Amino acid sequence: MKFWKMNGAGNDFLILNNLEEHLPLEQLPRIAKVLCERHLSIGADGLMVVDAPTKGGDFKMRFFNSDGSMGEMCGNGARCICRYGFETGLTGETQRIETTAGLVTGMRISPRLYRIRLNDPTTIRLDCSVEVDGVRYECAYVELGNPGIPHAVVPYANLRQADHEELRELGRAIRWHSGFPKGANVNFYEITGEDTLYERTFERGVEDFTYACGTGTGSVVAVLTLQGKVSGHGVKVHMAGGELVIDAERIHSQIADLYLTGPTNIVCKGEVTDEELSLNAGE
Ligand SMILES: N[C@H](CCC[C@H](N)C(=O)O)C(=O)O
Repeated sequence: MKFWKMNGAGNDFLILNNLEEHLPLEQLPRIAKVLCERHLSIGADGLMVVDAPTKGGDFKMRFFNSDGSMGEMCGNGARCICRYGFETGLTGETQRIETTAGLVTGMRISPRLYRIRLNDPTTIRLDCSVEVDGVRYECAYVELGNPGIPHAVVPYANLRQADHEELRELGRAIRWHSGFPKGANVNFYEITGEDTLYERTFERGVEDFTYACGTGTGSVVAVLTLQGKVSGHGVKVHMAGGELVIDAERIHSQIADLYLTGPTNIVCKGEVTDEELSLNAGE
């Protein structure tokens, strides 16, 4: 089974092409869980599977988190798979990807820089709050697409200086909070300059921080644009794995367009030989 390993600003993925591998769909969650396990297998934040389009796009993208759960969309993953499409000849310099959350269009800016139009916000609740261990945290809640990928947007002062373990415990508590029936990716952010943010995202389905989160940065900038705290044009979001840029077009009290631009890296192309996969293959 051939695979590519890519990352977008350090958010890393395995890509399998089911147009060639013809893997049974019901096995994909287990394949994701086995292959995304760091140390025991290849290791990644998620698995993306290319498949035939059914709604006029170039191809379908199925996304699975490293715990095997299905994600409605993945922004950095979509940027990486757009490059996969261009480099393999599946697409041209623009791409139309059918994701669970809806159609995502992409564009090759340069050999390693890709820009996608994120799914439209279908839910934006600006004035939420969650209580964790007796402390109330203001936050916003966003879903991008339909079905929407859920994000909590949480302001956090002195984020760079935050104790990693404490932040992880808080991220985990908010991720599982009863106020979020679908769960939520938890995006802690701090405004560090004009149209410049620092962000750390505790991801649903990874159950830990990732080096970057594309739909997370889009959700944070959508909220801050509506709140008038950023312009929405060329907003730079610094994360552990690099910089992502978000453009959010505001029309009255709506976000009309949300674009994510950032780097990609084709780390390796290989053959999966993981012997764990062959065990209990029939289960
Ligand atoms: N963990 C997310 C999916 C990946 C999102 C993130 N990696 C991105 O770049 O958008 C979820 O299950 O909701």
